[in-house]
Amino acid sequence: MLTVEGVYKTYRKGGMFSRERQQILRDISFEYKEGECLGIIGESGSGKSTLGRLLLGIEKPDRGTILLQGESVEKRGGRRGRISAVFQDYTSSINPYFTVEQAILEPLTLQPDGMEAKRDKVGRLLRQVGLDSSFRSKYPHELSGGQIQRVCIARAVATESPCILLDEAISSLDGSVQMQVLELLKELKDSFRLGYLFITHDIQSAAYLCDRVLILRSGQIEEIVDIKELKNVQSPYAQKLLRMMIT
Ligand SMILES: Nc1ncnc2c1ncn2[C@@H]1O[C@H](COP(=O)(O)OP(=O)(O)OP(=O)(O)O)[C@@H](O)[C@H]1O
Repeated sequence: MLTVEGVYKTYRKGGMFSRERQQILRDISFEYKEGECLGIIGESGSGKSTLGRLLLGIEKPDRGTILLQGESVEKRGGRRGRISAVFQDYTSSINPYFTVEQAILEPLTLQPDGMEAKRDKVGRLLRQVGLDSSFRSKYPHELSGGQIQRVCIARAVATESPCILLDEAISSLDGSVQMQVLELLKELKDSFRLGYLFITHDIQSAAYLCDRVLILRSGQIEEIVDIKELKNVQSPYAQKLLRMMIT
């Protein structure tokens, strides 16, 4: 479904007028299959979020290609069929002046269904993320972090994208709420046959949700490993990183 080939990315170092560039990603190539959950892990600054933005088509690589169902991620028009996303900073992810219903309706604007069908869909999505219909008219400031993140997940599911990119999407939540949202993601994955690109610092949640993990080291792929083989990672760096993440 997603083919990443020879991707490089640099950023300007030290402000807009500087000529010096910092290499962030180097020669990134991997395949992502529909319905799969691929974890992207690595130390802080290893380039996980940068890779995420490139996969979403928000930014362009300097070199290399990223194809989603055979088409460049940058070219795909409209929201349908694209990778949708849930980010860590849920407080700025939804418009504070929108009710929960308006927030979930927003990505449905381009869909041809009538308003009644769309409102029914909002009701179904809310139930699926564990929120009852009383939440429809609430504003973000009336919700807890876990509830806002559920609304963000409902929005991402609403687009009917086959894949959702989650960039540290549960990291800001408290321990027990993290677990509830992880369980929700697992349920949605099964009922909608969704795939996830799951960017995280937390190896335990990656192990819970993912089929494979891609380990980034200073902008390069160190190893891609099946979750069942996680204990048998080959490179000394990956072994050390996993030990660090577990303790
Ligand atoms: N827009 C930008 N302009 C310049 N440098 C950037 C930009 N975005 C990220 N960087 C740099 O790219 C490197 C990788 O950042 P990135 O956020 O992708 O890493 P990460 O692995 O997601 O880190 P973390 O886990 O801390 O979020 C960092 O050195 C960062 O300072």
